[in-house]
Amino acid sequence: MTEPDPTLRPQRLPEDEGRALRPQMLDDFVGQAEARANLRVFIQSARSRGEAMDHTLFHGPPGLGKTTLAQIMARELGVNFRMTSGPVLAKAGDLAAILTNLETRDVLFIDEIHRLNPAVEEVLYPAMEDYELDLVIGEGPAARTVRIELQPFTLVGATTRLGLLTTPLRDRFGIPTRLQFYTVDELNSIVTRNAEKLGVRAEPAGAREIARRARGTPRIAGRLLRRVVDFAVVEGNGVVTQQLADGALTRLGVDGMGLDGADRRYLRLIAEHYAGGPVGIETISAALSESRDAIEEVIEPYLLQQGLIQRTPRGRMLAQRAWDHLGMPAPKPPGQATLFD
Ligand SMILES: Nc1ncnc2c1ncn2[C@@H]1O[C@H](COP(=O)(O)OP(=O)(O)OP(=O)(O)O)[C@@H](O)[C@H]1O
Ligand SMILES: [Mg+2]
Repeated sequence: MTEPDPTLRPQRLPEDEGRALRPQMLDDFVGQAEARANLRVFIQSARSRGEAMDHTLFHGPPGLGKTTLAQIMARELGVNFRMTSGPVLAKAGDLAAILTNLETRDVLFIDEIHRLNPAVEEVLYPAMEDYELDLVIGEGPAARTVRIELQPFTLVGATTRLGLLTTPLRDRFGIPTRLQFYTVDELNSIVTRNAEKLGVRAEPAGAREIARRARGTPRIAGRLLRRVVDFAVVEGNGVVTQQLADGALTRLGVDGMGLDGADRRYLRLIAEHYAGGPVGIETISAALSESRDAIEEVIEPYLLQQGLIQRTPRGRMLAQRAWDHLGMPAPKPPGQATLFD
């Protein structure tokens, strides 16, 4: 069994860093129309009142633009952007140091906020609510608490796992925002724009082929474009045509629906070994040697959104569309066989 190609997965990779393709302002940001329209209002209101914008939580699968939107918020608000992440903040003091250094109305971005250590999370509650920090100084009977006033600030949290956030933390975000998978049209305009920024010629049908097969995810669209351009340069005349994109993507293991090897392994496992399910997530995880987290965060959201699988109380089940996609007949449900079978 070949390992799925990591460049086809939506998770972050070092090659994504330092690319100047990130949209800088809300107007350059394609898609997420509802979230964008709401953010525009909240940003404008905070600006005109001269107040810190309310704390905002972005949640959704990897690569849909959570970090990008957080950076855009700071830019649109005209404040500094400070960035850290849940796993990096080991001690309460680490967070306290960052909070006390914020300037008025700054945006503090905490990525993977579901992975905050509980002791650090405790510090966050009064900071978010009252812009206050309660620090314990000293130990044992001599310990005392000092209260430190903070500048008003905006916390922007991002998570791929909303379900793992504690309720008190979740409740302290005034603006919870779910990011959705992108439509083919939206990805098409992202691919077209990225091609322009990279100085690459992409025919409309070529850009569209990449958009159709980008798994609803701008990060994947960006990567597929770069890979297709490699093929276009080496095996074509540098122009991204539909034929070239199709050939390159097929060779990369991305099928007509944009599913990659890991997605198909998941579907085939349920089809071939569990007659279409239902089958429990732990069983799937063991059989695929993929962590439960990776399956729930990365593989399943897109398959669910595409109507390929269903989540039931007894486990995951293939939908008719998955059987069609795999080119396999769906087994007849028991009890529905007719006399003439
Ligand atoms: N709406 C968009 N328009 C154009 N490009 C986008 C858009 N959203 C995201 N991108 C691009 O996709 C890539 C991934 O975006 P980003 O890093 O913001 O995702 P994320 O949701 O923070 O992912 P993760 O959960 O892995 O942190 C970036 O290179 C970014 O430039
Ligand atoms: Mg991010």
